[in-house]
Amino acid sequence: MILHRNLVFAVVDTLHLIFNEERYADKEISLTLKRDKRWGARDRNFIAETTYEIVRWKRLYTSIAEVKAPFSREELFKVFAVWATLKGIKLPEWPQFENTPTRRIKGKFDTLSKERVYRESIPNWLDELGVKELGEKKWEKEIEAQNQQADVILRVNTLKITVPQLKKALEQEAIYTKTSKKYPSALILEKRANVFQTQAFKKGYFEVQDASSQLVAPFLEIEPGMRIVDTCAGAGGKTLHLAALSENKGQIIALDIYAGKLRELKRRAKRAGAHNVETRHIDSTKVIKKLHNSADRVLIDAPCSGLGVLKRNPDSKWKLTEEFVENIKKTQAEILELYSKILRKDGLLVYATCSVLPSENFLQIEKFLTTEQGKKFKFIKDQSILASETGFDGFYMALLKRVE
Ligand SMILES: C[S@@+](CC[C@H](N)C(=O)[O-])C[C@H]1O[C@@H](n2cnc3c(N)ncnc32)[C@H](O)[C@@H]1O
Repeated sequence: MILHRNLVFAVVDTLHLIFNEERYADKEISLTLKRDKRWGARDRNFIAETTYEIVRWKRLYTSIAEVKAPFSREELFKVFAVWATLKGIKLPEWPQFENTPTRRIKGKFDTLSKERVYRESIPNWLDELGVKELGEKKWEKEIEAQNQQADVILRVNTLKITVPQLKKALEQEAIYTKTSKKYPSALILEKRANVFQTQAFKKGYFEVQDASSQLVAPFLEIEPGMRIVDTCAGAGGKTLHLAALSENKGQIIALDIYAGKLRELKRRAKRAGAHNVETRHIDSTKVIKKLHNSADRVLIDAPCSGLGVLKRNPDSKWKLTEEFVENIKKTQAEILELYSKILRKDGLLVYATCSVLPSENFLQIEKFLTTEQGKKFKFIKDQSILASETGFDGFYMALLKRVE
C-alpha cells in the first residue's frame, strides 16, 4: 500500500478534532470526506477506515507512541506511524516519519498486549465495570468481539420491495450481499460500500440497521392495524421497522425528547413510504399523560451506555464516563415507570437497550417488576445478545405483558 500525502493529512486532521476537541468520530469523518470531491471510493475508504481504527486502538497506539493528550499534530503523526508499522505498511520518507522506531514499536506492542486494558484499548474503569458485570471470561471475549469492525447490514423495507428483489437490484449497482435465516429482513454486505449513494437507497428500499437491532421490532409481536407507541424513537431506526411489520395499517406514534431527531425520522419515513407514522415531541409530561392506557404495543428503546455497539462507535470508549452510566440507569428506571403507563391492559411492552450490562438490562426489568407500576406487568421473555456470540451488536430486549 502506498500512503498518499493528502489522505494521511486528512486522517491526522480528523484525529486532531476527535481526540482534542471531543468531536464525534462519525460526524468528523463524514465532514472530512466532503472536503475533496476528487477523492474516489478507495481514498474515502482509506480515510474512514484508518481514522476509525486509530480511534478504536487509541490507548494502545498512543501508549506505544509515548504521547499524551492533548496531542500535537507531530504526535498524531507518531500515532499514525504506529498504526502503519503494526500493519506492515511502509512509511514514506516524509519529515513527519523521520526516525520512526520500527523495532521499538513492535517490541512495545508485544509487551503492552499482555495487559487487557492495552490489548483491547479501553479505559481502566470500563474494564473493571465489564469484569464486575459479566465476569472476567465473558467480558474478555465480549470486548475482543466489540473491537472488530462491524459488518454493513441492510434491513429491507418490505413496504416497497422483497429481500430477493433488493438483492438483485443491488447486484445491478455492483453491491453483493448475503441473506441470513436468523434475520429474515437482513442483507449483509459481502464487502463494505457506500450504500447511501445507490438508487435503491434513494428509492427507500432499505435502511442500514444492525442484525441484532432488527430483532427488536419483531419481539413486539406486531399485527397490522395496531396502535403502537415508540417512546424513544430517535431518528426512527426501529419505528420504520415497526411500520413495515404493521404493513402501513394502524397507527405508530413516535416520541422523543429531541425534536431534531424526530424531523429526521419524518424524512426517513417519507422515503420509506411509511404512511402510518406520526411524531410527537415530548416537551411536557402532558404528551405522555394524553397517551395513558391507549396503546396495544409500547416500545421503550431506552437511552443506554451503548456498551453493545462499540464496534460501530469506537470513540464512545473515550467519551463514556462512569457517572454517565450511573445516571443513565436512573433515567431508564424513570422511563420504564412513566412510559409503561401508555400501554393498555393486555397490551405488550418491549424494553430494549444496545448494552451488554445486566444492570441496564435484566436487573433493570427485575427492579421495575417490584415497583407499584411494575406489579401490573408480567414478564414473558427476554433475550440477551452478545457480540461475542453472534458477531453482531450486543443488545437486550425484554417482553412484558400488562395484566392489570
Ligand atoms: C437508543 S436511542 C433510540 C434509537 C432509535 N429507537 C432507533 O432505533 O433508531 C434512545 C433515544 O432515547 C431518547 N431519549 C433520551 N431520554 C429520553 C426520554 N426521557 N424520553 C424519551 N426519549 C428519550 C434519545 O434522544 C434517543 O433518541
